[in-house]
Amino acid sequence: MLEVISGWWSWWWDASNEGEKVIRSVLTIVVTITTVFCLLWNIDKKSKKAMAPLPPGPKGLPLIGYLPFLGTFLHKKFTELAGKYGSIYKLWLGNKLCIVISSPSLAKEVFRDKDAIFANRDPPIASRIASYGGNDIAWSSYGPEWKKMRKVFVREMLSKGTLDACYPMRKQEVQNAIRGVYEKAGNPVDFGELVFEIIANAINSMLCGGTVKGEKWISFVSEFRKLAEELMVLQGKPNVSDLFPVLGRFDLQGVERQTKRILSSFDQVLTSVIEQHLNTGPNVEKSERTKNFLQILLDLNKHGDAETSITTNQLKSLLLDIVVGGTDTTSTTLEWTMAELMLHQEIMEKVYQELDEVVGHSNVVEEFHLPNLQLLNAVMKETLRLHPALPLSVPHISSQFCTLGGYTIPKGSTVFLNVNAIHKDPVLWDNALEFRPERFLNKDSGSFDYSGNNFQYLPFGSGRRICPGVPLAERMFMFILASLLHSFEWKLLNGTEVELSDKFGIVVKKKNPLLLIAKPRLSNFDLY
Ligand code: HEM
Repeated sequence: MLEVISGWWSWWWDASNEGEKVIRSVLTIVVTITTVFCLLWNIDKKSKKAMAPLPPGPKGLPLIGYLPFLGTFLHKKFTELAGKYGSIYKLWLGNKLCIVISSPSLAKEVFRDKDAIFANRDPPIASRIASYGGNDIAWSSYGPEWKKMRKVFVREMLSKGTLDACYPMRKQEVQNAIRGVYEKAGNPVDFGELVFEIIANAINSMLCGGTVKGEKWISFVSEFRKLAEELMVLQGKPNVSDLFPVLGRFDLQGVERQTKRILSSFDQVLTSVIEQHLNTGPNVEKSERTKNFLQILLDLNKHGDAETSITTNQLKSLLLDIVVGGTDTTSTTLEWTMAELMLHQEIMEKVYQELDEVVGHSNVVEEFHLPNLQLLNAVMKETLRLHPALPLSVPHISSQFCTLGGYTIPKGSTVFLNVNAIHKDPVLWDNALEFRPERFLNKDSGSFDYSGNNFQYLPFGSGRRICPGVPLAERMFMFILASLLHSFEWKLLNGTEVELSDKFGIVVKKKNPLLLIAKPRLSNFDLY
């Protein structure tokens, strides 16, 4: 065949002199290159035609995109835009392409069908610094180190055995708080502050297991709380350096500087707690020592095998994940719940009735009562539906080019799950904006658990990155609320009323404090 083709073209190379040969060679090269170029251009045009488009979305300004139009309530703006552009849309924030999804079917596509593609994170600068360079669970890239730490977290620290063993510490903190409220009965209580304090104390107690005591312990707790709160604010703040990485080195808003300062204070506290623990550790019974998270992590740091050993930075950032990830989320949810119960006294009455039946007036609440408090459980679920602590979850990143809902999603896009919109969609929920815990009590409500399999209800996310703190969050929430309600009758401070406005941050909190008066309701004062 080649012989036949070269035979046809033999006349072309049959030039009479050298000059003609050169001209014919140059012509051959030019014609070949042009032909190849035209062919490739045609193929590219055709493949572009075949490629799905990017999702629709609002137009922004050159360079900065939609940034100036976002306002301060990101979750509300995102829900409003979903009304206009549908359940999947895009917007540019600086040079970041953001995709917002707001339907159960798209959530399923992201978190089940294409879970591995969307399991990555792109931490903002503040979070990268605060997690010792992405060394924790929440901000590390999807890969072997993340898998290892998650395994340690779920199997070692938050296993049923460890959580059962830590129960006396949680109980002690709740009892201390109840005694404090009892002693100041009649004085106004800032409910949000009260529950934040209980959770911070309980978490810190579970972390160090009481090896740090006295004055040192008190200053440690208050220092930790202050730093954790500051860190939350910095992580929620839009940072120009994140949206325009070329400007990163100027740190125009000082976020990097401030986060480094906080991390260094945190690090001093953590280092001193670890040293204190190592010094007192040998005097504490081994059975006692294995009950706290820090001891579990120190054991893995020193003696872990290839599958479980962790570095000192990973140890510290895991501790921060529990403190920062667990405190604000759970206490904020408790405050919203109490606000809704104060507004719905008929439901509050039923909750009291349930507590009296299950716990009785001559006992204190114990964790073994919790599975029988079904109405209270439904109240918690309804609060997480109407006031999800993370209404936009934690953003995921696409680690490769793919399609979603028929649209093209380029590699590196930031994907927001609009939990807020899904939880309030009137097509999915009857009387979607009303607080009706009974919706979680009917026969189908079993499917509304936190496993992330019901894509209509995702307060803890779904897929590989689903919140690993659920078992602790659920226990603390139920135990604290049941204990505070069982011990006291709560009334609004005279002259105040309940309102439900919120303020946006990485965790969406109640804007105004909920000020209440507690009146003891148990006749046996020894129970306080
Ligand atoms: C009411 C309480 C809580 C809520 C509503 C909540 C919600 C969430 C959500 C929505 C995510 C993101 C899931 C995703 O990316 O798809 C998350 C992640 C996470 N949460 Fe929670 N959380 C709560 C309590 C806790 C507690 C108590 C802890 C620790 C003990 C915790 C530790 C974490 C960690 C480490 C991650 C990152 C997981 C990963 O990236 O693999 N959370 N949480």
